[in-house]
Amino acid sequence: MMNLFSAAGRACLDELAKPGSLCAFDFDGTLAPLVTQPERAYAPKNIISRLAELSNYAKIAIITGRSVADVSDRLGFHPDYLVGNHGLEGMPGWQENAAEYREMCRQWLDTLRQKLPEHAEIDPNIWMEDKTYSLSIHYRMARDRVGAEQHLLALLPELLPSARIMAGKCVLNLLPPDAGGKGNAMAALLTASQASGALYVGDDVTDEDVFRMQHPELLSVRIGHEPRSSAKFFLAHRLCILQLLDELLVRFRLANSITSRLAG
Ligand SMILES: O=P(O)(O)OC[C@H]1O[C@H](O[C@H]2O[C@H](CO)[C@@H](O)[C@H](O)[C@H]2O)[C@H](O)[C@@H](O)[C@@H]1O
Repeated sequence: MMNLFSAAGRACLDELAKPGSLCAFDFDGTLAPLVTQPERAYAPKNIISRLAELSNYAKIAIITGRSVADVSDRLGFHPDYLVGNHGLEGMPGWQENAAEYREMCRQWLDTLRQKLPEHAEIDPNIWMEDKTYSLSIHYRMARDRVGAEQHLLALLPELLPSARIMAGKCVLNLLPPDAGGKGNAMAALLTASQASGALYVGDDVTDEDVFRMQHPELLSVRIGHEPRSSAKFFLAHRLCILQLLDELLVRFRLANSITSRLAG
């Protein structure tokens, strides 16, 4: 993994700043700071204003674990693509499986509403976020996070219908077993947008789906250095996203003015 603000990283940013590029971002922990209560998360104005300007030059996508309805209220601008539920919601044709996924999710919720209180060792601060097509079980507020995660990981494989369990930051996400994840969503967006180059920035385990793609035209960037990550580059801290957006804007403005001058 290399720092994005290295010579190699900046050369990749130079390459990206061309007409027809796609810039995709995860939401929580990438655009929005992590907070204890998910309903309080939002993307700060200084990030949104930069993304809004960037959308004049590149296609913008948000690929999040949240539902589309939830995240769209927190963005303050309209990206070209908004994909929710870890890639399940918002892609072309996603409605085909929606009823099946909704029913699966309802069954997990019913079972867990019964089962969780039966496990006295499970902390009452663990709570479930119903996102209609997937479920998130949060344990950020648990007294013993490690113990809470272990108990949940022992319990969840018993669920019927069985779920794909994806760990995140103080959360276990339950998805339909055939769900493609963020990697599939990113691959579909690359096709739909016919992008010549693409950027993806994310911070979590679920974003590794995209980082693992190793697509030649994809510049993958992780928030925070993590040697086990498959991302090519990292940003030292979430706040560095501001510098990344500024560096992209400088390059896109320049590329745009050169193109306009050549056309004129
Ligand atoms: O793919 P993302 O956009 O990163 O969404 C992943 C999950 O984000 C939210 O949970 C996370 O952020 C919360 C607010 O900061 C935090 O309290 C929690 O511990 C994190 O896991 C969201 O609530 C989930 O639905 C998303 O799947």
